Amino acid sequence: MSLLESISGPEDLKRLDAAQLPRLAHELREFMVDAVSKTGGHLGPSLGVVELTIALHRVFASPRDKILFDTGHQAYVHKMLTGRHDWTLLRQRGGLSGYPSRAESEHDLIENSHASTALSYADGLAKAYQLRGENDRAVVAVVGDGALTGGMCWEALNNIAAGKDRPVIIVVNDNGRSYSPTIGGLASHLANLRVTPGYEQALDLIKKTVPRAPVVGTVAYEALHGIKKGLKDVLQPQAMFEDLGMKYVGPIDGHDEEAVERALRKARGFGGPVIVHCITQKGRGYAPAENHEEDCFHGPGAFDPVTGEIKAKGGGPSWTKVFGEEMVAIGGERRDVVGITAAMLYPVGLAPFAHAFPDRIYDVGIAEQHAATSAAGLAMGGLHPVVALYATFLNRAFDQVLMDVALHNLPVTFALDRSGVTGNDGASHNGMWDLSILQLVPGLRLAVPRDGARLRELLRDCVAISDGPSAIRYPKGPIGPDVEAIDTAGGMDVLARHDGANGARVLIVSVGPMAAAAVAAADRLQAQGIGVTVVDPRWVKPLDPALVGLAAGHSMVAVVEDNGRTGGVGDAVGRLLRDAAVDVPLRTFGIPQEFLDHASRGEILTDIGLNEQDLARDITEAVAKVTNTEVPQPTPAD
Ligand SMILES: Cc1ncc(C[n+]2csc(CCOP(=O)(O)OP(=O)(O)O)c2C)c(N)n1
Ligand SMILES: CC(=O)[C@@H](O)[C@H](O)COP(=O)(O)O
Ligand SMILES: [Mg+2]
Repeated sequence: MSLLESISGPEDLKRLDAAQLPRLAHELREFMVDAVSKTGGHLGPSLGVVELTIALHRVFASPRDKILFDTGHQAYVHKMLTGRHDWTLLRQRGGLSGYPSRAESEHDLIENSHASTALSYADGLAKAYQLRGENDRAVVAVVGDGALTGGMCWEALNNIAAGKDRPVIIVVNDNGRSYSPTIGGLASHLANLRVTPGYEQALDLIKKTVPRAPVVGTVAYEALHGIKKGLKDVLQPQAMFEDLGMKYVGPIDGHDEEAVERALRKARGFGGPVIVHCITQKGRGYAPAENHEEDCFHGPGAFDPVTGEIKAKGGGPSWTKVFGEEMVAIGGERRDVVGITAAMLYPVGLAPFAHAFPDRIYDVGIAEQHAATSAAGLAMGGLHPVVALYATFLNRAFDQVLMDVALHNLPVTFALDRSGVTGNDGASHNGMWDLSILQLVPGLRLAVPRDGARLRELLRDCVAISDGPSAIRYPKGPIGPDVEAIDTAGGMDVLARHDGANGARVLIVSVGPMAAAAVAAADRLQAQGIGVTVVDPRWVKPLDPALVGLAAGHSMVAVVEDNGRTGGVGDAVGRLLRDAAVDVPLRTFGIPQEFLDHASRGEILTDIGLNEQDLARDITEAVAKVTNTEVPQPTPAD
């Protein structure tokens, strides 16, 4: 039996001799590479915290002590050391979540994979234990250098530092990167100096000698790693933390398990707030990850474990790729267009733009709120920023979109990737709220392209808007074939029109990429003798007034959207028709307003009835109900 197989929880780990730990670390890495090579997942981040996580579970007594992981993508080792051994269905239906999961283990707490939250949880937990008189319980938060660029971390630090007698141990997992490679003079000097003794002197060296790097994102990398530099500046014992009553231990070699254990025991002994600064390497111990320039195997799909070759995802160009291409084209025509990313230059597709226009790209770190309001500043300065985010991360910048951008009618475009059901990344990664929250923003125009051609067209329309904000949203993964219109209605595209044998006629308002399923459902409805028109509004805010007349000519309206049903396009269409006193029954086919368990996008769309067969069946039932007519149900073969 391997050491790893002998560990069903932290108590087993504590019984191992220190001499056995290097072997355990090797087994953990071997297991992860093998397992993740089959399923894909966050291999790089987890390889970087093997020794750190072993030390954590040997020093602290989880679950009585709480060990929190910021973002949670680096928690695979934690999961393996707390009894989870079946990784065959990682991030898939019925398998382990890719993040901590309270349903899986009493050792897991934070399920939200949005970064920069762990320190706030830690502050709250520590206050709770203090109030309950449970002062023997330690609260440990593992936070990455990238997550530390998020504003919430500094709000939390301000509060944690005030709790001089609350044992909050902040373990900074500093591997010098988010996704993006740390290029530029400052970053490369930091990378070299991190492992050089005489850290303080080294830091002085940085301040005096590091030239400003003339490469992409100089300001970006200072911003991206300004917190790290700031962290290093203030982490000197005599600096801010000491004055605030916080201790600082480090920098520690995060791959020297014994050194990390010693530092953690020392930190625990302080009995108050303390930072343990660990220097680690993302992808450590697996050469293809260590040497992967773009992101050190941050979250690869399946790959060949021997060669590290990542298996190509089939299905043609992704939405992200088409967005990136069009941004380069637009950038060549419009010098006022600039790009903003929140530490996700490659994942959001702005890398080609950055390489084509290195002085017009800003990487602000994991700081979506700052990204939105900085964009407002850029727009006030005469530019047209395109802020590229994952749709789910826009949630935390809602006030900035509303009060810093829209209130001032500023020409900022938000490009929201991974919108709708993303699936395998679990509940907090589905982009299912943006169409609802953006409905609330006065003056913001909201476009939802159905295919690549419309993505290009509507992105251009967005950056052409100069008197207010715009947003465009599209899903994860490959783009299907273009869905051409057969007619127009006002500014909307008519995608299908079938007369029916009986009087009932359904208007399907198909939002964005739901077009293919909507058109296929219409064909099924036609086969049952139900008249149907499919229309793609292209802009879901403001809606085209022509929709009123179109709806008035139908027995029922079905809105199909890859967004939560509450407050989305369906509700907006209903409001439009009510305001026009058009009394046509309306049904919204969308995502239930729930947190969805991890599974593939296809599985979830089927679960929630957004595939063509279920849409046809459910629309048929709705038509029968509203028209009191017998309508034959589609046979399963249909
Ligand atoms: C609010 C938010 N924005 C963006 C992301 C996407 N994201 C996931 S991990 C990551 C990088 C995290 O870097 P770091 O905290 O240093 O952890 P590491 O991956 O280096 O271990 C990013 C940007 C996120 N999860 N949450
Ligand atoms: C943890 C995190 O937020 C990201 O790494 C996310 O898992 C990336 O998702 P994609 O694979 O869709 O880029
Ligand atoms: Mg990092």
